[in-house]
Amino acid sequence: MNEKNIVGELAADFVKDGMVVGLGTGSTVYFTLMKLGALVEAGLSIQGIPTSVQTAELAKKLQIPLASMDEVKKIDIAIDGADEFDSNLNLIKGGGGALVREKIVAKAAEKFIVVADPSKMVKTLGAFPLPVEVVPFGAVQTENYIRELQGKTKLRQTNGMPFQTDNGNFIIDCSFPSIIKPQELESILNNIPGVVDNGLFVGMADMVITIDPGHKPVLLEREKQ
Ligand SMILES: O=C(CO)[C@H](O)[C@H](O)COP(=O)(O)O
Repeated sequence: MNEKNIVGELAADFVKDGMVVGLGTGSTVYFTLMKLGALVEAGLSIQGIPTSVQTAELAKKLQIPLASMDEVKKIDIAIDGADEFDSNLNLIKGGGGALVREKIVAKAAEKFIVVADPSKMVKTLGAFPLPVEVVPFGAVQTENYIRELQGKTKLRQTNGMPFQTDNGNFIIDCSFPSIIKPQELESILNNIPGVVDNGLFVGMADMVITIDPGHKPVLLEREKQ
């Protein structure tokens, strides 16, 4: 089993009968979904809240019952991947372009569990370019404002066209030298007109599930404030 497979499956152990479960996006949480699909087939009863069209399609194939955010009173647990995590369990997310829905679901969840292979662990966030979702209207101007924050920016493209999120927006990937104050940068970016949200998830993760070089599971928990 590869690292993503191990950590992805481990997270499914936290899902109990009757729970409403936020279903993240990406190649690690894919393995959580596969495991949940097998558990549902064996009789587990859950409702999933998908964070992307891609995840909704996979969950439907696996016959995991789905609901929308507005149909549920609460989300018991959300499980998602990350592009980077630090020792405070702050994250960069959005490599797959689903950061807005992922943040909405993570925020609403009573417990937010991140599944990440050890390559995602960093001392300081920022080696992975920070995804920022912007509305298409005035995107060039929005990008200019972001650049004023000393970040290098790149409009994400697929096949020569701007990548479009499930919300119909664009993504600007931003390289900052290193992100010493993630909370500050998160709110500065979100104050720029045209920015919908960015991939900094600060103080949100309750647990990161990763593994050590010997492939033993490591569960990192956030200290209670
Ligand atoms: O934030 C995300 C998608 O928007 C993903 O969770 C993140 O990119 C990690 O993906 P993977 O597990 O494929 O490495």
